[in-house]
Amino acid sequence: MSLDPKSALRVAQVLNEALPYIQRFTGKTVVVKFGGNAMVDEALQNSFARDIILMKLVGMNPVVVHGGGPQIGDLLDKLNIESRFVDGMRVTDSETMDVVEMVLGGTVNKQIVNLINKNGGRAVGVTGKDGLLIRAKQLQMQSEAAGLHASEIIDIGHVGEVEHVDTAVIDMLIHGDFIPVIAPIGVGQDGASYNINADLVAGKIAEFLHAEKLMLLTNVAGLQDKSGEVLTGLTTLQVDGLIADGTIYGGMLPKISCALDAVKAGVTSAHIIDGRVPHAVLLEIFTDTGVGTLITDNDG
Ligand SMILES: Nc1ncnc2c1ncn2[C@@H]1O[C@H](COP(=O)(O)OP(=O)(O)O)[C@@H](O)[C@H]1O
Ligand SMILES: CC(=O)N[C@@H](CCC(=O)OP(=O)(O)O)C(=O)O
Repeated sequence: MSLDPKSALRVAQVLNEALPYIQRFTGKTVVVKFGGNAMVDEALQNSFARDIILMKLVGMNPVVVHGGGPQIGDLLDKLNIESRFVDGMRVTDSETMDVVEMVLGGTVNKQIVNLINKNGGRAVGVTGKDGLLIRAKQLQMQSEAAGLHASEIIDIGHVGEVEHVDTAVIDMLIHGDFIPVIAPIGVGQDGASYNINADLVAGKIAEFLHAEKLMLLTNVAGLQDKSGEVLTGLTTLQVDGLIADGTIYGGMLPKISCALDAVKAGVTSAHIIDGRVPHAVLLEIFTDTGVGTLITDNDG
């Protein structure tokens, strides 16, 4: 079947538009946080897997970090364990930690590995415990959520923050031509497991790898202002203001905070992208039309 001349020209234009991006990003590392609808809708899952494989084939180094909050919630429900969050972080007691490790490190990680492999890529799944990839310590959380004074620290259990990323494990996989798929579980000095927000893990991994881009897939069109308009481009200074006036709250807080940290630490750009759009990753990387919010460190 051949295309009519108009469609053929459009296809050629799209491929041609991709050329400078392929040239610019060959050899560069892109950390992609896979989450939201893209992770549960079958068509979107496959479009995501193919985008990642294409990136690899044109010489980029995609590194996938995944979430799985809803999947953890589903299993906790079945086990009659209540889910509680403080500022977007899951309160994680020992029982919950077992479920988190089972779901993220087991079910979800292997589903994504399988998804990429089934579409023709070669993925290897690890958690932050493998090869001591992610060293973590307990997150010291300050919150006003429970009516506490802002300076008070509250204990939300086995929730971690990243202390160090040993990039050797990731480098080894990249050089072996594999696509690393990482579950956001960290390990403490004593071998304890920590549940870490997947956005924060993606941000830290991007920092330690000196990545070109950090891409965070989510279920909204991007970062929105108070009237619901998507803010397409933002600098670090503007973001600080939006956090202070309450425009950014809940699950968007860790997303934005890690995007800010990443660009301040030298990652060229961070993108909050709409994972409900088929091929969102491809569109964001290879075309002039983005599908979300771009955060850069233009202030510094
Ligand atoms: N300014 C904002 N713009 C867009 N979404 C926001 C904003 N502030 C808070 N949110 C909330 O953050 C949510 C995204 O975070 P989360 O649900 O944790 O995403 P994910 O599961 O993809 O990691 C949105 O669904 C929205 O409810
Ligand atoms: C501490 C904390 O909240 N950890 C998250 C880890 C998974 C995650 O971040 O998944 P999403 O990206 O799908 O939300 C959790 O337990 O849900």
